[in-house]
Amino acid sequence: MAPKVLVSDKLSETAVQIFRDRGIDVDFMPDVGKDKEKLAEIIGQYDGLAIRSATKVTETILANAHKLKVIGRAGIGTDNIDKPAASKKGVIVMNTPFGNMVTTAEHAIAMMFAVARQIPDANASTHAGKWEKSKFMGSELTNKTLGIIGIGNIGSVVADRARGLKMKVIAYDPTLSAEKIAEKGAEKVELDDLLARADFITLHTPLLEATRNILSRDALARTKKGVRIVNCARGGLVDEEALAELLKSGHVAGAAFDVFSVEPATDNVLFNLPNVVCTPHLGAATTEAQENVALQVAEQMSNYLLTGAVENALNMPSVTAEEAKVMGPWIKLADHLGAFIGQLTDEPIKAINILYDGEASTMNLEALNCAVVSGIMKATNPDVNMVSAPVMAKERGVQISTTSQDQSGAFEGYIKVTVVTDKRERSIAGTVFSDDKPRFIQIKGINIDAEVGAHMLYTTNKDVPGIIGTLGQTMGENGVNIANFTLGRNKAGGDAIALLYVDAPVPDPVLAKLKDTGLFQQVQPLEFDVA
Ligand SMILES: NC(=O)C1=CN([C@@H]2O[C@H](COP(=O)(O)OP(=O)(O)OC[C@H]3O[C@@H](n4cnc5c(N)ncnc54)[C@H](O)[C@@H]3O)[C@@H](O)[C@H]2O)C=CC1
Ligand SMILES: O=C(O)C(=O)COP(=O)(O)O
Repeated sequence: MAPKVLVSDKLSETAVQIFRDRGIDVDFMPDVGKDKEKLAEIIGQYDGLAIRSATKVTETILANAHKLKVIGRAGIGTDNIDKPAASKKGVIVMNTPFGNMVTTAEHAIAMMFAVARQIPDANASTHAGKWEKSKFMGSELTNKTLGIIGIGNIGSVVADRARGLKMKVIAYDPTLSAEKIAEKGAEKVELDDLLARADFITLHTPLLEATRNILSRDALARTKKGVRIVNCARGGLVDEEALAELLKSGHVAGAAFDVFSVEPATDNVLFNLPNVVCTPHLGAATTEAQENVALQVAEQMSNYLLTGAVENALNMPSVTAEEAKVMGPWIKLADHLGAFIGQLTDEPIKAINILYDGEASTMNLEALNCAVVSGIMKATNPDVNMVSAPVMAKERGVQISTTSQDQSGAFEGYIKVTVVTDKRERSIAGTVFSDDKPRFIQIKGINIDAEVGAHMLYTTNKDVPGIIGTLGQTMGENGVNIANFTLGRNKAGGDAIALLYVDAPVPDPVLAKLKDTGLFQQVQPLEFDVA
């Protein structure tokens, strides 16, 4: 059945067309995002949800999103999505990090001009027939210092344009080195320095715990007298009350805000103050940007739903379409290795160590890691997937480590997973043959060659005569058909294992019979998702 996507915000219809062209069923309901009851009622039908900023993807919406696999944000900021809840539920969250970057930077520059020259007020006054030529004295931008808070994608474009305007650009961004910031044509400064030196301040950080209220009352008080402040990033970055007071006192000469602490902003403390320019979250609102983000989000979501390729996801490593094709069998293998150990382990896991050998080490290891961890976690939570498993492992304090090495043996490459608990270490290795079928090649250090089946039985025993007969006879007598039988031992008379690939789950009474023979240390039925 074709995947089904809901577009719940005002995206360009280009997105709808792309979904249709890719064979995806799409419902275009551009106002439903604002109606949280309706959205909660219908979201259960969809595999994908394409949004802008009006749709709030809360925990409640996610609780009703029974089939949802991907949320695509046609834009940059994802603060309207409860990402931890989405990850926990295994839903990928992706955005389009570059599609509206230039447009938003241009809006910030436009807002800076608007506030420097009081264009909106002068416009209104002129339309009113007042011709107040002496009232609207402005400030030149040339040679002024622009302080950028957050010089990522948008901040960098702003810096570039500002340099073209002959401004001196300084930037506060703790995650970037002075060299990186210099490459963007700006001088790296601390926040206090920026506050003290900037004639214009523009914000370009996401809304995070660390950036919320970054221009607090205290920070605003430390700005240069006559500063003008532009916010085209997110409401909540600036203390609006404190800013309003400083505008009234004349310490701040002007402010240009596109975003507000509460949106839609129908009432705000900044409204109607002198020299405050406001726009209704128009940063990304150009035809070009909306085409870009709609196209990108629809392509990314379609690729994921149809091929498993992951691009621009915020809660899962990227997997290109090409990687998805080549890595498909290896991702399956990683999942099976994890599932094997997960089903055998009933005590808390402390650490998961993953070794990638040869060909496997050249692949996208972050994605393979997610598949291993997901395989392990599935034993205790069948709904877990590659997105939610790492979250679950982290919550449980499981340490994950990886090692890569060049080809070390007969196989072109393999993956070995070792799980450490308080009681023991357990390991399994596997490879993918040229038929693209995952195989288990080593369990407990014992070499084997076992195809992976949906239903399997794993036993461990001392290497004594009669084991094969007992297993075969017990299965046969109880109508369990064996498709494949693999044996291995570390030495004659030592530790031995058997892995049976059976046509149906081994019934409990049959497991009990095997245990009653006293021949086996372990009799463990296993299930694998081989679809
Ligand atoms: N008004 C609008 O319509 C639009 C607004 N936006 C907003 O702009 C924000 C920035 O977008 P991009 O530049 O694409 O993001 P980005 O991720 O490329 O850049 C953000 C920068 O902020 C920096 N940063 C993070 N924490 C910081 C802190 N505590 N102090 C200073 N800097 C910090 C990061 O290191 C990074 O360099 C988005 O998160 C979104 O909220 C984006 C598009 C349109
Ligand atoms: O991309 C972003 O982060 C934006 O804020 C743009 O929001 P919008 O899609 O115009 O509602």
